[in-house]
Amino acid sequence: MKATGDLAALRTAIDALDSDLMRLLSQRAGLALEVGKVKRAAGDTQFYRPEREAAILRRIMAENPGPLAKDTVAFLFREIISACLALESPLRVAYLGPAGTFSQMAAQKHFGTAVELQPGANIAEIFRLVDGGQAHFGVVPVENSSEGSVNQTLDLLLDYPLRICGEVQLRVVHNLVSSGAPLVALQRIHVHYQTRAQCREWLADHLPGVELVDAPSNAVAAQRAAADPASGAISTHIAAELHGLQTLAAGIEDNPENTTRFLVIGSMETQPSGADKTSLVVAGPNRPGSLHALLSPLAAAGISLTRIESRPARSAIWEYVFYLDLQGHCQDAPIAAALRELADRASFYRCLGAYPKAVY
Ligand SMILES: O=C(O)C(=O)C[C@]1(C(=O)O)C=C[C@@H](O)C=C1
Repeated sequence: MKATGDLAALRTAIDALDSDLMRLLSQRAGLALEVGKVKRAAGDTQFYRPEREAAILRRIMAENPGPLAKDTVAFLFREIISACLALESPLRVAYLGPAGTFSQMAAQKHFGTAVELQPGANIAEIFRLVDGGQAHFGVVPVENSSEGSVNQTLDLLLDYPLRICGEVQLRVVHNLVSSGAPLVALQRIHVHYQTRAQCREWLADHLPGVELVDAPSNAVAAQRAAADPASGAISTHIAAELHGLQTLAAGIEDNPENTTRFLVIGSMETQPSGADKTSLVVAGPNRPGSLHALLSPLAAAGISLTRIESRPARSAIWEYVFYLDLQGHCQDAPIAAALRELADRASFYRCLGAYPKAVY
């Protein structure tokens, strides 16, 4: 039916569509329950399938005729899949807490709101929770577009036998918040060191001379500002909401493209989704040309590296391991062949996982 300009008629048309949507959602949820039964009958405990979810979201975004934005459509379908998965089998996901951090926002962006979220006190605890089976998956920050790597995450990836099952990219928007005091009345600002680095210029321009107090997370910064009327905090909008704070200035990060990349860690192997990344850690003998020799099988096979990062090897001083991210899935035949050659040349080689590229 074509809606007319008449409000009552438009609402009648919306009601009819909502009923259709409800019926379709209910049918979809029923099918997901069936999928769960089929998996159980086959002894398959892998209810969460990152590659399938990524493929669904990519297809839906490509089919989107508008006027809804691509990201909005992805968000809506993310929630539908999240709810369907919860019917099959509930998922527990650990993130770097407390409540209100960017890690929580990343976990929700990736898994939707139907999972049980469990805050961990630090990055090492997230790895422990997942490794010990208290959480099915964990979400940890790995790099920021302005500040670079989160070294602790890189080191822990080597310490635990876990796999990278997915990645999440989150635009990091920092807000200056307080419990009511205006900007000019603020005597101190609680801020996490990474956030402080990302807002350096804004702080120098707008709050020169105001004391900056280190906080262990953006969420704790908000909690501290809530407890002291003369304090402000730089925090996430969810932490501000959680602690009843007001936003004095929004989007104060110096780089408007400021983005943090998070990894989803777990113990499953993710299958190819059609647009994937593979992450490796490698080391070569300490002699000239060693890194070049390690990488040349990738170059010869035309495989693109999206990231290379070195870290001290910890086994000997002035020796390094290299973290590589490459485009494609380690099960793709040309990549598998190139990786076998790379592994033959390496003194140390470990594949950390292959997983779908962040969808939105
Ligand atoms: O296709 C599956 O394997 C499902 O379990 C269904 C479904 C979905 O709702 O589409 C749910 C959870 C999985 O992570 C992927 C997809």
